[in-house]
Amino acid sequence: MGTPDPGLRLTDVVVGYRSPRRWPLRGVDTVVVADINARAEPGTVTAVLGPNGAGKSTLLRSLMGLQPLLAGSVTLAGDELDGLPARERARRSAVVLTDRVEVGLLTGREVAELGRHPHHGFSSRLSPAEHRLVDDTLQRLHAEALADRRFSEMSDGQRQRILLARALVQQPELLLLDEPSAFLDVGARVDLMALLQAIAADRGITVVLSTHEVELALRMGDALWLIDGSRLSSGTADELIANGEIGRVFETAVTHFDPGSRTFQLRP
Ligand SMILES: Nc1ncnc2c1ncn2[C@@H]1O[C@H](COP(=O)(O)OP(=O)(O)OP(=O)(O)O)[C@@H](O)[C@H]1O
Repeated sequence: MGTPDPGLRLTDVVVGYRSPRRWPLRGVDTVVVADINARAEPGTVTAVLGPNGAGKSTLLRSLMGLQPLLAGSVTLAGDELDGLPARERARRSAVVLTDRVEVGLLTGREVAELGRHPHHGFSSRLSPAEHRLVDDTLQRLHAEALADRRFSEMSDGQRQRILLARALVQQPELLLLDEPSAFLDVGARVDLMALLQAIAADRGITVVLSTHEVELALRMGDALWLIDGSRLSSGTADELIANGEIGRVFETAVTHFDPGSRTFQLRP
């Protein structure tokens, strides 16, 4: 029997930026996305889509605990994320950000091994089983060749792969990725999405990622969260295409969305 409320559930969530509250000023919070009611299921990949400035990163950062929710509740397998002790939250959810990560002279394998630290602190040594997990994960991500190379000497795309390995080595229930394909070439973007789907399904992980790759997300995402005009609508690709939302949000004066081929094309 599974948990009563598996996966990630957002109820009446508002995300944005708190204004400084310094007497005598009473600032007004900046709401970026309001009234979010959505869920992401274990074993699936949910892609967060929206035009520039819609609020994808703001939402992801709020789910990561890097900034407070302005309102509402987010639960993971029924447990309020904000109520979890920091250590438990760090163990159960992993994040992959595009920001630069400074890890000194560590090798790819050593960076991946950092994923075990939320489980037993920085001082302990990894068990043989954990070493095997690190090796298996690097292999699964086709990153064995990067294992002994210095992280600081890798390309952006190679670092991204190692940071994903670190997140998976953590064996999280929830994996949050902000634009994971930002540094990847077109083939690697498709590979990454397929790999994330396979790993999510194998391990029952709830994966939520933000992306500008609308066509790829429509083809491969299990579910979509579409942000526009401070509202979030969720559904499958079929649903959001059929109700016209994809075209409404992303069409421009020169491009239109063709529902048949699920691609954006130049207007005649
Ligand atoms: N620190 C901040 N304080 C106030 N507003 C902010 C702050 N950071 C971002 N914003 C605003 O929040 C809104 C959403 O930004 P966000 O970066 O979440 O969008 P995004 O969908 O990730 O955009 P992009 O696709 O361009 O990366 C924007 O209007 C942005 O100007």
